[in-house]
Amino acid sequence: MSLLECRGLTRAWGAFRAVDGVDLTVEEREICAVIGPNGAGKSTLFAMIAGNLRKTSGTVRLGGEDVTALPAHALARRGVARSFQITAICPGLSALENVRLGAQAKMPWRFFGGAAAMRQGEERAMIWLDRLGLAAQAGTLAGELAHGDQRLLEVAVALAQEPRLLILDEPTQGMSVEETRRTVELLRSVMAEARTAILLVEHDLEVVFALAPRIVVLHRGRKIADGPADEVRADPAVQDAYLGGLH
Ligand SMILES: Nc1ncnc2c1ncn2[C@@H]1O[C@H](COP(=O)(O)OP(=O)(O)OP(=O)(O)O)[C@@H](O)[C@H]1O
Repeated sequence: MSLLECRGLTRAWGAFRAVDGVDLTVEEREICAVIGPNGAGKSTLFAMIAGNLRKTSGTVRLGGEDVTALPAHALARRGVARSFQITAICPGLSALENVRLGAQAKMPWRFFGGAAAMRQGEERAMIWLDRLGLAAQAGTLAGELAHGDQRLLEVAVALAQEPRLLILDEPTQGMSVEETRRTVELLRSVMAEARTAILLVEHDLEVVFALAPRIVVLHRGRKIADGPADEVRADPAVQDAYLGGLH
């Protein structure tokens, strides 16, 4: 049984199908990137999988359970975390506090406010900050971190929840070349250790090829390729869709 099984996922606005009959499976601990030209339907697909957008048709199963109709908060309780394209951290809290809240989200509710839970949450938060190269900024207000560090903090907050599936929206968006290089290095080592499956959407193909062994390609709402990165890269249909952009 796969961790995530999407069958025939479709989202239409009127007669226009932004996502059209997409099948997608993700195994436990697998890292899979979804790529495609602008408007291909990537964000729409991710929003449906994360429970942020109603499906016109199709089904989603998580660990065998039919979660098609569940909203995002119910999916979060089942271990689906999403790190947003748009910064979604609390700017007025320190980096440590942001990650601690993520770590404590995993704990039973009755322990949430206790001193022991705070301590345990802080310890776990420090581990994730360290893994993402942010230990020195633990006490800095999130809103005062550099853009690249804020994106890494979002990933730390999401991973601290120890999700079964992490949906990662453009982790290097808006980063400088140097920040992107550092982020790819950090994500590679974090992904190797984390026990989570990752669905990644990313425009920067260098980042995609550095991080994801498997790639799914969308074009005009349809899946046109799905397989190991090298095969997808060499696929003529993919090269056509990108007008030779993968050479
Ligand atoms: N609320 C909406 N109403 C109507 N059409 C929409 C809506 N949201 C998205 N679309 C259309 O659906 C198509 C797919 O959009 P989507 O944002 O999923 O693509 P994408 O692959 O994520 O694009 P990008 O790479 O530019 O972010 C686009 O043509 C877009 O204009």
